[in-house]
Amino acid sequence: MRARHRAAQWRTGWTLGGGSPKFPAIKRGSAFMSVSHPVEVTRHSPTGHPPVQARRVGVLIVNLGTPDGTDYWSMRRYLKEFLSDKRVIDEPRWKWWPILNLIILQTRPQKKGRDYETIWNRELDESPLRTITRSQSQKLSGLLGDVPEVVVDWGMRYGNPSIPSRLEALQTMGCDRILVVPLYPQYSAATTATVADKAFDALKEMRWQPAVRIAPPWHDDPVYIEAITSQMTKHIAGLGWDPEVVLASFHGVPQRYLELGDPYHCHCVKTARLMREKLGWSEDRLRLTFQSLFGPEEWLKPYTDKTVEALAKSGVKRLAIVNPGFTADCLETLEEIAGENAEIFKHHGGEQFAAIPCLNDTEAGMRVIETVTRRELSGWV
Ligand SMILES: C=CC1=C(C)c2cc3[nH]c(cc4nc(cc5[nH]c(cc1n2)c(C)c5CCC(=O)O)C(CCC(=O)O)=C4C)c(C)c3C=C
Ligand SMILES: [Fe+2]
Ligand SMILES: [Fe+2]
Repeated sequence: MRARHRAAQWRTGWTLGGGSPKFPAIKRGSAFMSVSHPVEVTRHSPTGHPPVQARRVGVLIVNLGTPDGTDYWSMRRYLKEFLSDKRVIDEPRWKWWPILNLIILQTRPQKKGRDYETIWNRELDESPLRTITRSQSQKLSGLLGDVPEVVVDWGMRYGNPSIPSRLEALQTMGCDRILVVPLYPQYSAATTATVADKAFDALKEMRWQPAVRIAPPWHDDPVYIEAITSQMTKHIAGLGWDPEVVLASFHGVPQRYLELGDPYHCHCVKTARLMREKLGWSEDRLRLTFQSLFGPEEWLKPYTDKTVEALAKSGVKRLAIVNPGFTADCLETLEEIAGENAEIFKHHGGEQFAAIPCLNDTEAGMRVIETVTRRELSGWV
């Protein structure tokens, strides 16, 4: 019995779930990593062969990013990384560098730090986007419990936990295949493509690269359309009043990006159309708008804030806004929509305003992420 046990230990290196200084046992639901079953690793052979782990499959869900704190330096670090990304701001460096460093980073960190303060998760001392993304990762791990070789983790494109650090962690756990899921239902070079860029930059540094897949957008997936419309109707049913108009407000991008071939606009238009069809609503009742303008350039129209103002001025008294492009509530939904736009509406004569929560880690929201993940894992598990 003891001999058999020793033989098993020799083959696997460590007893299941035991851990070691180099390969610690990672607990299910831990802050960074959600593991479907205990880790099995093979100890190096007596000849000094490097360690070779059991083959596993990683799933890395990635959202946009978020500052580590609301203080000036945390905000500045985050904004600098974000706004230095050529996928986000495609101006030539010589032109953009002085604007970013000498103008924007002088005042925006303080101003946006104050905005983040209003939505900060004080219990965990982090932004809601980080709290929700972690929870989505933990829940996805639970939902994929029937696929024991899968390890689920989460990361951020800007800030922490970074994509390179999580890819490395997955690889250390024996993942030789990794599915990266950018948490954006609609594709844009400014969001989806930059996640892929960052992942492939990290792969450049690896001798033994895992095989990597990037999940495609799901803007027209029936599971997503069902989830977002049922989230809307459920929330509206609980309001006690019926909105005359609902805005489907998506994050904007410069109009020029559309002209350069970014399909983001078309994806948003299609999502909104499918939502209308599912609800049986007219174009007047569910209107497509774009929010979060940045800089002097023209962005996709109609703008959310201008539409809210115009609707209030035209006599609309009851308005709701849904954010189908955001997988998790964040600054742009909690502060800009639920805060600023509610104020704009009431200031111009509106009476009832509702910001419909994002899908977040709700059952319906997790069904969407699980569906996309399972589909894209096909052939690997
Ligand atoms: C400056 C250009 C920007 C483009 C283009 C852009 C596209 C884009 N962004 C999201 C999702 C989010 N953006 C968030 C915050 C945010 N966005 C920009 C700028 C651009 N976004 C900035 C500078 C910021 C930071 C806040 C600010 O200074 O205004 C967030 C929230 C993050 C959080 O922690 O809460 C999300 C999410 C999408 C989907 C998108 C294009 C499709
Ligand atoms: Fe943004
Ligand atoms: Fe379009």
